[in-house]
Amino acid sequence: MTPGARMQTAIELLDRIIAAARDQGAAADTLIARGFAERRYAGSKDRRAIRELVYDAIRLCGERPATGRAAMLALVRARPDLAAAFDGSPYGPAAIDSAEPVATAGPLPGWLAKAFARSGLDAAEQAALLDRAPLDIRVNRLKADRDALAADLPGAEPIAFLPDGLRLAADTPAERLPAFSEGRIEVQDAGSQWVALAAGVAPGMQVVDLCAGGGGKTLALAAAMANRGSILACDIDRGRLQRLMPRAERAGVTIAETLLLNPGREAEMLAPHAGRADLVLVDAPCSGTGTWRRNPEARWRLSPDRLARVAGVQAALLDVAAELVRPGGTLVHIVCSLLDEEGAGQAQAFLDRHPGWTVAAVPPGAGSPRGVGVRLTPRQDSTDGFFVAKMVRP
Ligand SMILES: C[S@@+](CC[C@H](N)C(=O)[O-])C[C@H]1O[C@@H](n2cnc3c(N)ncnc32)[C@H](O)[C@@H]1O
Repeated sequence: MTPGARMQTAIELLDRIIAAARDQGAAADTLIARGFAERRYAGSKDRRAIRELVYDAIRLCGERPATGRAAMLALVRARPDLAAAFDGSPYGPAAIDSAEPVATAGPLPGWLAKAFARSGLDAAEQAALLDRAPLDIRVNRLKADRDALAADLPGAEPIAFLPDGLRLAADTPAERLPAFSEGRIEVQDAGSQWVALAAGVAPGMQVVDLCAGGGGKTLALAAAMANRGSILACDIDRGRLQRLMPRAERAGVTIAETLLLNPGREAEMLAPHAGRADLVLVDAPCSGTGTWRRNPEARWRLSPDRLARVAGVQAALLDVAAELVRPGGTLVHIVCSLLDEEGAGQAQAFLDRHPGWTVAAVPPGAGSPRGVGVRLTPRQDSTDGFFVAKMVRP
């Protein structure tokens, strides 16, 4: 493909990504993969170049741009060498007109920059949210040993605060390694591994993973429990939950079972489990501000209303979870967000609503204290951003 054709493709993909962000549609990665499937003529070098253009434009524009072309023109302002691709050729974009609209560059929409500042995150922390994420894996201790595995993976580095974590070279095709198909490794960000570990499960416990999704944390908990005890993995999303059991099988996890919940009927459906769990994990749906390194277009999806809605769901889920915890048992609140509205503020609000509940310490190792819990940030911890707090039932 010519530079012009690559640029035009990037602009068309950006148009779809912008529309999907506005309408809560598919993620950028999915849309890019679909776009390439429609353009079989694009070779691997073309795809890499187009992908880079798209993500560079997404990272550059904090506010959702009006069009892909406006976003790309903002990128041209930052990198004038790209202007030559606007060549007006049959497959390329029209020549640049100096009067046409250009998207605003800047890391974040203004309202979010203020929300981060209120949550104690300065400009450097905010900028680090858009860094490129490293590739981390969790070695499944039910089937493998980290040191032995590291010796087989060139460039693999142990992650200091994780007993089972390895950081791989960013271009490692982790999911194509035999160790992946054999269930000896899972691709999992170091922060995600750490908050699962910080939950403090032990073999033999009865655990409820209330927002289990595809089971990333469920599998980590099961490994930490030496596959002894039980984990009830719940979610309202059938598609996600259906991915859990095949993963559990691959990982040799036998203690997990799934329960598909109906939204609004969670408490009723979980009533048979009330007051019995040693530990309930609420890895709550959230704004995902901590994962922007992987999907930077997510900041185009967020609005003050949406943030308020998701915080309301978190509060409701914590209340549902509280009923499941046995006296003396633990409720763990996790969000992959850095905003206090979802993290420290949410945990404190739970304690205010539930007199008698106390706070349990999150073990040291990573993150910094934030309110009643601990927060990990991309800048300080080189992980996705997370908040975790542990509350104990009287
Ligand atoms: C952060 S994701 C969970 C990720 C998962 N624990 C993991 O480690 O891979 C949040 C999950 O909450 C689920 N969810 C949203 N509303 C829910 C509800 N009312 N009850 C249970 N799960 C819910 C979503 O479907 C989503 O899978």
